[in-house]
Amino acid sequence: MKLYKNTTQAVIDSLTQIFGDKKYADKVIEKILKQNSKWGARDRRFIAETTYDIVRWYRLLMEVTPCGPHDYWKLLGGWCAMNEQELPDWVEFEGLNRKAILRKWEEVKTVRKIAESIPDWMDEQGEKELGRIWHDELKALNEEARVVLRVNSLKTNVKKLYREFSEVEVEVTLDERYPEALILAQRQNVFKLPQFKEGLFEVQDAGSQAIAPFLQVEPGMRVIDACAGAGGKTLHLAALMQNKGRIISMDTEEWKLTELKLRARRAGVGNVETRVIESTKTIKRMEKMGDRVLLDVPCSGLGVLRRNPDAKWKLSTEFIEKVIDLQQNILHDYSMMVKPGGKLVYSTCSLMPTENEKQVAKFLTNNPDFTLEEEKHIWPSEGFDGFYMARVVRKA
Ligand SMILES: C[S@@+](CC[C@H](N)C(=O)[O-])C[C@H]1O[C@@H](n2cnc3c(N)ncnc32)[C@H](O)[C@@H]1O
Repeated sequence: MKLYKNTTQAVIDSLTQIFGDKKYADKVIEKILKQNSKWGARDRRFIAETTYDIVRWYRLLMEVTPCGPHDYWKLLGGWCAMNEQELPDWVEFEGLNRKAILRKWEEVKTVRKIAESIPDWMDEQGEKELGRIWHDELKALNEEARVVLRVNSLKTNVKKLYREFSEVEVEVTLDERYPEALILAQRQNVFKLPQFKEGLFEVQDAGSQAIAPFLQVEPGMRVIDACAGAGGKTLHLAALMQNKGRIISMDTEEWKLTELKLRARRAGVGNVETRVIESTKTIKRMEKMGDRVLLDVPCSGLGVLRRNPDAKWKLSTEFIEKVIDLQQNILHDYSMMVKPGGKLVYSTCSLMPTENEKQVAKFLTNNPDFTLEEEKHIWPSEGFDGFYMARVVRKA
């Protein structure tokens, strides 16, 4: 594929904002693509995919090119060399030598943290916590993320939406493990589709779609989604409950709940009430009120690096230690909202036992009125984002 100056410049501008200004990659790309409505689908794909790829392979590219952390043109040149992409005769690429880059790449292929392009500490932690399986999971985390939709069963069904998409040449595939998922064959801006505006689907990774069913909700129940954020799982729970019963969606961030309400309206969800958590009182008022409680807690996000590759360069061990404390506090304090005989699901998008099964084991030791019913991992090597979920039951 030929490089064009304007789209290449857009990649450079995106990298400058992601690494220079430390902005989130998804937000940066979304904004840059919005700024130029004349770009066609191919240009947009080039900008988004190239930027994500350079973010993903940042350490490796710096090593093989070689160049400094803010030498974005060189990073792009290195990326071209490694992807058999022709290098135009531009002054920005002067001094780059394809053969030398490929030679260096061969040299570093045996050093996993460089070849798989992750910080030293992350490789050490992955090895320590996951042992043998870390190698394959890490490789899977470096693949490109697919765009997955969850069909909104309150408004349509998989068959109908599949048929509608095929009529407008939106190619999607199915996966029998995830009955409500449609997987896009090619990345595209699905938010522009009329079917999105009508609330017929949400963008939600397939792994994430396993969590709401794991809570075993039924129509008519009172369900508390205590770390609801912008409501990805709340909307799924509402669909599973056929809009019957009540969902109380809580979060410490009011703006996320505002977004949740907008999404709920679009999705035709009518059984959700939001509550901002201002203090422990908000939780205490709900003591023993939930038939079901979902704790989709903040985490390192190590299971979703495929989707958020910039997190590799922003995460730190200090942050993870803090988040582990927060997870245990949430689990301990918020479990009081489960009524006797009710169930609670603790979930993360991390792969690490310290954030997952070890947290649940500690909780069970300190809270003997709960017992473990089921635990489940979704690994990135299975093809989608990585998740962990555990369901515990409160004694009746
Ligand atoms: C993994 S995200 C939730 C994603 C959401 N469930 C979804 O499906 O889209 C974790 C959420 O926990 C919230 N959070 C952070 N600290 C919290 C606390 N102490 N109590 C409740 N929620 C908290 C964050 O604001 C964030 O929205």
